[in-house]
Amino acid sequence: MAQLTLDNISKHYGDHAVVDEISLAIEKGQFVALLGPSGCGKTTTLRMIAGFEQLDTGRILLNDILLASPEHHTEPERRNMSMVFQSYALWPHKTVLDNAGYTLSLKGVRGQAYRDQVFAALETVNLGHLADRYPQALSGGQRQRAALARCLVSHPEVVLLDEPLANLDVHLRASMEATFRQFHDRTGATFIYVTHDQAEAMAMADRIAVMNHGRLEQWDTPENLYRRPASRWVATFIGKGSVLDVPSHVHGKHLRADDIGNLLSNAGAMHRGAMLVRPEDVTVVAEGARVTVRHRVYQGERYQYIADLADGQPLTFYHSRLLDHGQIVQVQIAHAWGLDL
Ligand SMILES: Nc1ncnc2c1ncn2[C@@H]1O[C@H](COP(=O)(O)OP(=O)(O)OP(=O)(O)O)[C@@H](O)[C@H]1O
Repeated sequence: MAQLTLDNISKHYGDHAVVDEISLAIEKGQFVALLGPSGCGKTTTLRMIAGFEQLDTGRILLNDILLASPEHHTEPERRNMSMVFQSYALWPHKTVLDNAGYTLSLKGVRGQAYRDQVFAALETVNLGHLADRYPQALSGGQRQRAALARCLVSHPEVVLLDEPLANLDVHLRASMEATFRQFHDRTGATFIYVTHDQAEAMAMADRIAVMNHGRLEQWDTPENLYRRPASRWVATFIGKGSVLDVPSHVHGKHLRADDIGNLLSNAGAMHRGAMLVRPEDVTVVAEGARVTVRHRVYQGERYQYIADLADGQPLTFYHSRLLDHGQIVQVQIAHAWGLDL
């Protein structure tokens, strides 16, 4: 049963729907990512869940209790949710301990009980040894962990995270992804994580809501988004892949390797459908469809190539050997996913 329900929620600024009839049923303890390009309405959706924005249509329910509708608005502090911001939002004049304990102190918790609860939260994010430091004397990752500890002390049912890793460098981001997962496992709270970084979403989330122009494109597992995208837009947004237009006589959801010679030579003749081909599903073979290498990127463990099919459509694939620009090779496709236009 859904713990958190977004039922047809919308938000308009002027005539523009920045969140357009989004519905999601989120289960207790799920790690959910809201993923999409800049400006697609992710943050606005999160802020509506948190209670910082009013709804124009729809309802938000937590455990079947109405939190928000156009006529009703439960205040953010009464929603049993906690938000972690990209900017950390730490008080510069308070120590790590008092930053993390801020919500407890507001509730009147003092003395040993205060220290015990805050230290428990700091230990969860491995920050107990830095309890007396001030935020200026912390690295970006440590600041983000302090912000997580502050979130943890209030034992929220739902943790809302708005691009929390956006200010960190690549290496730190990877280690913080692990921290978030551990933090999620330990708390058992429901996480809703806003990001425009699909690798981050894929690495952490159980389920991803892919948004585009305020609308929900697909609500699915990372694996399904990658292997079975619901639309051409999702197919091109998620991962690297080639969306090839296919002639009308070749349809069906699963196109097999045997079809590909025919498919490629006729591709583009009639644009009645399309198929997604992932680069790892393309192999260079002795006999297959002829393609012309156009672009090469060295990736260390392999090369990534873009080659032109007979009809000029680009096909991305990986190969361990060096191929030259303009070289003709033959390829086979092991798997492709049919897309409805
Ligand atoms: N207060 C506001 N008034 C008018 N337009 C707004 C307001 N807040 C957000 N918008 C617009 O709503 C759209 C969605 O914004 P939102 O911040 O939700 O997107 P996002 O997907 O989180 O983007 P980003 O990844 O860049 O943060 C944007 O076009 C933005 O300019």
